[in-house]
Amino acid sequence: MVLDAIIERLSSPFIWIPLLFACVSILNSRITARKTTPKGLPWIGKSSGLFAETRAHISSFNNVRQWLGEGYKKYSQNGKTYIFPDFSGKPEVILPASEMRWLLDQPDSVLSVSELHDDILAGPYAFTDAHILKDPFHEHVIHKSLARRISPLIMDVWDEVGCALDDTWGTDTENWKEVCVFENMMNVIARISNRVFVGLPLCRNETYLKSMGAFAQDVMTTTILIRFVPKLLTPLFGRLFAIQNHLHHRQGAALSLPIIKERLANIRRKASDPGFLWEEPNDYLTWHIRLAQKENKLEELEPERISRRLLPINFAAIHTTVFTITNCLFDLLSPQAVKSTAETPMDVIRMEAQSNYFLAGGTWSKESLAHLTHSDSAVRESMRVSNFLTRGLLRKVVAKDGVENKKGGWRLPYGAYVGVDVHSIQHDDEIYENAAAFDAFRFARAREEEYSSDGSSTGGQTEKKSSLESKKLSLSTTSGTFLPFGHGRHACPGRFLVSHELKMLLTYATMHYEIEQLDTRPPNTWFGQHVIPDMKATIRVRRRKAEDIRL
Ligand code: HEM
Repeated sequence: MVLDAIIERLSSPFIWIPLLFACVSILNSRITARKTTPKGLPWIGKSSGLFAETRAHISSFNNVRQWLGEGYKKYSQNGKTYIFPDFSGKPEVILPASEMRWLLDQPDSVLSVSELHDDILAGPYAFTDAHILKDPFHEHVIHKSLARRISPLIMDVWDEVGCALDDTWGTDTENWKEVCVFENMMNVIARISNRVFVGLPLCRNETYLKSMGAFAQDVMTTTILIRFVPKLLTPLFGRLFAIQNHLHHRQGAALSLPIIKERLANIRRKASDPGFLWEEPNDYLTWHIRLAQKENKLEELEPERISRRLLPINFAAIHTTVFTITNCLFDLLSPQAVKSTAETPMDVIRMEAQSNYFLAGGTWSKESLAHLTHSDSAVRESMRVSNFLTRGLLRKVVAKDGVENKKGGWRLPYGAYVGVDVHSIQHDDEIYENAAAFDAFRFARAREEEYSSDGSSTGGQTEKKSSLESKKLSLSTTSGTFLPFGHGRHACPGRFLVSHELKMLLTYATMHYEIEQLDTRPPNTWFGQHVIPDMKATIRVRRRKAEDIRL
């Protein structure tokens, strides 16, 4: 009787289709993962018995924090490589810090970051055109242009920071306003980033900004869903899952395409008619067109293609920066922050901002922003201690025969994922004193000590050297012990914008607003391999009176 009932249930297509799908998915992920898992390396979190690897992958979701700690102590600190399971069924090979140089020295034809992005971000589907991530020309544009062209944009970024905060935090000097930090920063950062990508007025268009934010969300959803689909069925399901992505792209492109077409026409006209009175805007669109022309990349001059390139740069820029500033505000306003001065960290940032801003005549430049060593340190320290990515420098092995590490005595097969444990390195007490604590001015103090101990003695050459040493601890400088932007030739090229925009954001906020200290820091949540700040937590702000802004 019971058997009959079970058979009857299973014969319903609503039961057997999903069941079959789930079985094929698990089998598929096991077969493909096994091919790319190196043999002979130890695992963390894997017990013995039936389906040990599969069980490790599934339970990794809730155990990332604990297993990273164990793996770091047992293997990384002893110079050993090990395998970390992942919920997707695709394990990652975690190298010790001593092998980081080996990883960074491998050419892109052996360890590839773009192939990894194409894989984990469902490149063939999620970005609306398979070409976008396969050939990341937008990354090439950002690498080539952003650091060089950012200085003349500093006052535009300052203008956008000010307008975005005035619009959303308000200008009422009497009453406090409660602001949900994550939601607010999603709007503010999208505006600032797009001031640099597409300029005014599009960077303030709510429909355009919403389409970019929604698209980024779609990419995350598509990426998660596609991991559970057997390879054979991905062309079908990939397209289905990405329907929303296409809709959001169309919504954004309806607004960006006229601007792109006009820009192309103006650039071409200026080239043939030097007397044409038109000043070329300094933004991503111009950098893209100019580089495509220079390198004769005709397909990159198609307006439709350019509109699609705006998708991955918004994706790369917005959530990353929003998580960073959300964490930074929570860290700075937290009573748990290490107190190294009589004032609160926010007071120190405000005083530094005011003196440098007014000393420079009410303006910012690359040079005057470089003097904001305390806000620079606060953002860097928050990125160190409140990192949202736990693993970094992730690469995919793309050499057909795999890659060998002679020193370690192991070989990674084609398709394996390899990286380092950023979280544990940045929380290691042997590298950072009292590493678990947020000490806002840790790097500012270190820079001051460096400068006074070297620079004061002899001057001249030594002073030059100590200034360079000091820059090594600045927000945009990556190292083997500071990895939130990656490291090496693929280190995030957007960090030069991030460094300016977040310092100006803290500066504008503290100069123009009182911001209430928090009773307790809103806790971050470990979600698989990510550490997410509280997306609902609020702060209270009140506009300062005009006479308080300039003391
Ligand atoms: C706080 C904000 C940001 C964080 C934490 C961040 C972090 C990262 C990380 C970890 C990587 C990978 C590096 C590696 O694998 O070695 C990366 C790559 C990249 N980021 Fe960012 N990023 C941020 C903001 C931005 C912004 C604003 C832009 C654009 C203006 C941007 C553009 C890129 C690009 C194009 C790459 C690919 C570089 C390559 O593969 O050569 N990022 N970022």
